[in-house]
Amino acid sequence: MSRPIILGIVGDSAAGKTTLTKGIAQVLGPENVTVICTDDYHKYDRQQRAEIGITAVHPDCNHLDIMQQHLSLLRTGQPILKPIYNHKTGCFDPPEYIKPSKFVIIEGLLGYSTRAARDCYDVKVYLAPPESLRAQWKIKRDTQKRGYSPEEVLEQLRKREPDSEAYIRPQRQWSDIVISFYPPEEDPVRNNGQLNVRLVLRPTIPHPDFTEIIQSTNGTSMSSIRLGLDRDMSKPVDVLEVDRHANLEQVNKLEQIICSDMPNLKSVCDRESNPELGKIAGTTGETLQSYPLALTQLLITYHMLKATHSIGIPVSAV
Ligand SMILES: Nc1ncnc2c1ncn2[C@@H]1O[C@H](COP(=O)(O)OP(=O)(O)OP(=O)(O)O)[C@@H](O)[C@H]1O
Ligand SMILES: O=C(CO)[C@H](O)[C@H](O)COP(=O)(O)O
Repeated sequence: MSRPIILGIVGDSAAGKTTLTKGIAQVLGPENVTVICTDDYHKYDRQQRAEIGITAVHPDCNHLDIMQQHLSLLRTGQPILKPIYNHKTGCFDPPEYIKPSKFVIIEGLLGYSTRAARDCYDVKVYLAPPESLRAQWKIKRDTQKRGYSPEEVLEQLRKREPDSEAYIRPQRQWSDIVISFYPPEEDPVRNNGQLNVRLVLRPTIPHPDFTEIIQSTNGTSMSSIRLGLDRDMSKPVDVLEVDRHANLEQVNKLEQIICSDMPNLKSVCDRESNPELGKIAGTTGETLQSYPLALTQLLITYHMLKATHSIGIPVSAV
């Protein structure tokens, strides 16, 4: 029996996990993708957390043992009965029966916190926007969608900080790709959602060969797309940066590099035929298009499709 390919997307609250997931799921085809948010494994509802004085990002506030069991079942293609945490009510809904599709995306706060859980993923991504940007995103999202006031969100961020530092951020070390969207230096506030991206590429999975970028830009630091070597948590890594101003020609070049490895998958792995790639909801509800986000989603999709090869799923079945 073939098993699903499992992508992990871990990061703190409002780090951009759902936004990243949407474009990837659209490229792979919603019918081929099961998306699971690990907020559903919270142990306590909103009121209980307030009474106990525990934050949602603390491991003791989550059924990590059950999350891990479910991950192992999904990895072998088996169904689970998953709890549901409802962010509108702050309570739990009745559980749902989930049978994994060809691809499973697990997004949430503590997905890499145990060795057994980490072993279940084919591709592991960690989202690390600057904390000031994450705070902006969380205030906007929690006031618009979760019924909080800005003051309540700021207070939550303050209370959670020690747990974020102790339990969320260390998970960065386990990821294959660290993604940081960041505002341009010249206009850190009024960037209208248009951000640059810095991708830390660890040698834990084989990335497309981006060295062509160095040749085509002569390695200049002024180019809108840059590749370099660095260290992340003291380990050597490649770093690929894409500025929000990258033009279509440069973006197409990068897309070609990502897709050329798998010519028969070109139609799947293609930005133009996947309009959801790079879509972001702007501050007034308008839709913005971001090339840095689109290319990031494309690179992750590439890795998921590549993983199907390594477990021997025929290309035609994807
Ligand atoms: N790449 C991006 N560019 C611009 N804005 C973004 C980006 N990613 C996320 N955002 C903004 O941040 C908000 C929060 O993002 P999102 O809902 O994806 O976070 P999350 O990590 O899934 O949150 P949670 O785990 O708390 O549910 C979004 O509503 C969006 O406005
Ligand atoms: O960190 C979070 C991830 O989404 C949430 O704040 C956590 O899941 C609790 O949700 P809520 O604030 O809606 O009770």
